[in-house]
Amino acid sequence: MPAHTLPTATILGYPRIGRRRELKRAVESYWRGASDEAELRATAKDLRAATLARLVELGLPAEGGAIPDSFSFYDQVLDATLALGAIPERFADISGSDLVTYFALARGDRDHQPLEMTKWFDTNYHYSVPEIDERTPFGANASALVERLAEAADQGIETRPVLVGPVTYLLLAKASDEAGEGFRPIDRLADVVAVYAELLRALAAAGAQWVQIDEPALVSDSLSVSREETLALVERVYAELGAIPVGERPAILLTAPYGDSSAALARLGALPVEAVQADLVRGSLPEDALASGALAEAFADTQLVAGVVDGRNIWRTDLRAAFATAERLKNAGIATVIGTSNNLQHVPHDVADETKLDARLRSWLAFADQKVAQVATLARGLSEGAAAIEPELAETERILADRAAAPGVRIDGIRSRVDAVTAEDRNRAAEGDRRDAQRGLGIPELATTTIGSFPQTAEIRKARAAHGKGEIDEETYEGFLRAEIERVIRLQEEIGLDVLVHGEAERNDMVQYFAELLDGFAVTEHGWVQSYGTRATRPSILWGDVSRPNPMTVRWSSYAQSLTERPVKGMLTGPVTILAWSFVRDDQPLSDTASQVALALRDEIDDLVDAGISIVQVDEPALRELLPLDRDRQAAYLDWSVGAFRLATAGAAPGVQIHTHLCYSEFGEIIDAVDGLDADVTSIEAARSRMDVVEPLGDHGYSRGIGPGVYDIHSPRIPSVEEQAELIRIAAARIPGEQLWVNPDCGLKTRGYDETVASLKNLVSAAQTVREAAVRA
Ligand code: MET
Ligand SMILES: [Zn+2]
Repeated sequence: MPAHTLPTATILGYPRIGRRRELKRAVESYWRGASDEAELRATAKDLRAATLARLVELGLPAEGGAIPDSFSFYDQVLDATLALGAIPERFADISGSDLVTYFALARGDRDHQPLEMTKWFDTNYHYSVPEIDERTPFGANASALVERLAEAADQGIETRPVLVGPVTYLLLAKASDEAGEGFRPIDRLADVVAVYAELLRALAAAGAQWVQIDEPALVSDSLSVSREETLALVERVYAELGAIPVGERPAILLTAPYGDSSAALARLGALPVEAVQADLVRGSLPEDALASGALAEAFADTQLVAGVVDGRNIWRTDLRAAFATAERLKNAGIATVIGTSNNLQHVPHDVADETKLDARLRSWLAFADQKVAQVATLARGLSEGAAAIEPELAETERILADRAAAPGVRIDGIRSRVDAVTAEDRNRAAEGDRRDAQRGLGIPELATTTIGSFPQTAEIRKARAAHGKGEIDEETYEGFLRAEIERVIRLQEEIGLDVLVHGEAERNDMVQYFAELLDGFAVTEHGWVQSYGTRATRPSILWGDVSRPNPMTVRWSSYAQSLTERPVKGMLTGPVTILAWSFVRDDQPLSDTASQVALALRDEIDDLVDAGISIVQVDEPALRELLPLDRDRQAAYLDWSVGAFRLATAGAAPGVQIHTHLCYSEFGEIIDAVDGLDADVTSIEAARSRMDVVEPLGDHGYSRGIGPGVYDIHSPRIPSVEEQAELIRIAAARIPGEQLWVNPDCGLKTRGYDETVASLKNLVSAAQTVREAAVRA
């Protein structure tokens, strides 16, 4: 039995934004200057106290480090940057409290661009990317962690501070602009590990018994070093940190969430740390090492936190299956702790808040609070024996059976339609034939267009909210939207764009809009999940077989088309993105669910075309995001995701031009998949990277239409004609003019009208300038 033992129930982290997004409101009020730092800190403190009390109430032991302190004002990677003192030199002139520096890094200010943000592993959460170079200063700053430890102790709770681990931290960092040629942040590992050692000593001195260090880099094949190298780095680092005697440092729980660590697990268990967590939802048990006894040997002095409760979805855990996994470990002689697969920051707070949800559906769900209770139940079973929790196991079984048999979960007609899908259904006519058939659209070289949404003004939001609450009737709302569409169409004509859009004023969100109109989805009231900083989204729940009772967008698109001679694009969100930004049923492969969504969209395209629309854009910004971290699973993913997009779009006749739009990530590494979508035109985010994507596309010999964004819509800045023309020229150097489209990076919904109109006018002039130069040449 290990000398330092974690209680048998734990979680890796808990949502920190507050049940009613209290932290968001407090932080934003501080940013506005409506409250001061002391007020913000007081609100945050109350929120933490309520969270800790709640976790104890839900069954986590108050003593022994079972409860993680996963609080963050903004982002856990940014917290690590502060704890390591790794403030980039370009922020060195900022004065004020730690919190002033912290938010300056997060959001920038008048004189500083913020740290870049990017997606955290394969989640929809964004972290602030550390900027490291040869001269980045490092020095331990444990004050925030120590303060919270003491605060919890006052409440009678022994918390476990949580840190992003050194290997993951550096592998997720980028080299700063000042870094020398060939410098890699991971080159600074030795310096950083020395600071972690100091942090650990400070935490022990402050009374921390346990610390949690997260190393999700262990499960990813998408980093700059191979997984084997990551493991070797982790071994080196934890040999060093582990060599500090416990007492001078807290006992260490090393975690590997978000994926499969089974191949590395025995080696992790052999490290001189006191506990290791494995994600047993995304990952699996190392069967061979378990059978041979090698796993038990590696874990002889180490506890294994079995991440059997899913921290990524909102479904009630199959307790019997989870318990069986944990029991196998225990029966193999391994000191087993029940845990979650990852930090619960990716799920909403509490199902009990969803009073408007159908009661039967609600009984199938588990948000963070329910998951914590499940962990506690399983842990009780582990210590007292299965019989002690048999009532809970039996109840779960009954509820899962109810879910499986409930109306709407499996609908024969939908299933037989999916079963009948053939390879043919995913193929459009040959490219050349499509090109010929689309000539009638009259699209010029370097055609100009936008990505779909126009600014969502306060007026639009107000009308939508009033309509939602029933304060204005259907007819009034419809009239409002029609007026808005007409305004946007006239504006685009005046600006001189070639292919128009209706502006998406009717959409609250590009996924939720469709979720509300499709059968098989439910929408929550308080199911907020942090997306980054103070931003949260409310993913819909895809619980049943998906079908489309009525057309979803035809009314708006056909009205827009009726107003103009120029082509108007129909606008749909693609099947992969709909799945990526929802909580999706876990009782069948994603590929099956994707086919159902794809067929619903296919019918929508049919209806759009019947109503006179000849260009349809199907957005897939999340295509890259769902790419599995595990290389072995990537091909299968790309196969079904590309297949779903093709199923959605391939019903269109050759004369219908299909567009898609990709943004938010680097698509260079999945260029074959982008090609595989077989869209006639693909718009892609590119302005900020100065057209980086053009090179892989050029090398690939991409033959269809492509619109690398020339206007960065992430800031209110108005890009000049010359600036946009220059980006068009960069693209034109690699891609023939007849393939090239000119468009912004993404939708304009977050922008204001003044800057949008000015920027789009410049965009049209830029395209014109480059066209004229080509004619003269
Ligand atoms: C995140 S991609 C957004 C695409 C959508 N059509 C829009 O313009 O807003
Ligand atoms: Zn976009």
